[in-house]
Amino acid sequence: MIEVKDLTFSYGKSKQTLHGIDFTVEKGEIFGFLGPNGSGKSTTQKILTGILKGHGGDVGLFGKDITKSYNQEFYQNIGVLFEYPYLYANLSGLDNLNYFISFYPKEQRQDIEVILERLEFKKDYIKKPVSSYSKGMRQRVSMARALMTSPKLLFLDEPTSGLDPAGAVLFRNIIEEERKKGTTVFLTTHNMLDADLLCDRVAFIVNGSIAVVDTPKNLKEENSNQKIVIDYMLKDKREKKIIKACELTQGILFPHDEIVSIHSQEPSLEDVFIQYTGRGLS
Ligand SMILES: Nc1ncnc2c1ncn2[C@@H]1O[C@H](COP(=O)(O)OP(=O)(O)OP(=O)(O)O)[C@@H](O)[C@H]1O
Repeated sequence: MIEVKDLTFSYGKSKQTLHGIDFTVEKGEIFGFLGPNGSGKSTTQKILTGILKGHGGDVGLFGKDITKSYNQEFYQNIGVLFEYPYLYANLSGLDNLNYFISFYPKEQRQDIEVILERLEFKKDYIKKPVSSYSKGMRQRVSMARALMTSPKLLFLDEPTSGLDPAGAVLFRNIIEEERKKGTTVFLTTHNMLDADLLCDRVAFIVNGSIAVVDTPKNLKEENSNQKIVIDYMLKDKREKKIIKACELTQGILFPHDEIVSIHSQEPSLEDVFIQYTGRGLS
């Protein structure tokens, strides 16, 4: 669905932002693109969506070179949720969406009110100006904009940003439903929980280069220190011991009255990211 080979990009002569990155995204996959601020995530997404022109290397979307596919059909096949919602503040959410959908053929247009309902948008605000909306409400309108034409490929830049925990769960469920329909999702995020729960594979990008591409599960397993944490009671006191996973086959040999819990000391995806890049995500 997406093939990127030796992608380079510079803003002006002196500042090279992307240093020859390679990755592919399969049809129906949720692919996470993760990196700290300024690492080149938005630049890459802007190139893939045809907003930024003048890259080096090869970018193929839907099996075609992107520089030869900037046409109406290309834009009809993609849906984009931008990091900063581009909405007309004086218009209502409904009017914004009616305006954006008017650029698409009638047979592709979905029922906007049904999509807003799926996104649990507060009905009484639907005709009020966007300027009166909370961050979460704007994010719902932006997501509706990305979904309302049933795109084959969805670009989501920080989809759960500004949402409360229930809103984030709702958005994750909707992204999962899109995958079940066969939609491919390119997810740009800082949010490690979103990446871990949703993505089939993730790429870590740092300073315009890709550090690694793999499944979240493989990344965590390969970077696991194979340790087991045992919580136990001894003489009415709660204690904790960390042992090597292989030692568990010999049984629990240290003194204890009762075992409270045994669990593996798995690194989080953020721990793995720091191991690869030496940096956190913000
Ligand atoms: N319009 C621009 N002109 C010049 N430099 C830019 C421009 N946009 C981005 N950059 C620079 O390119 C680099 C990559 O920026 P980009 O926005 O792609 O990073 P990002 O990973 O999306 O960051 P964030 O997580 O903050 O959104 C940064 O050093 C940034 O300052």
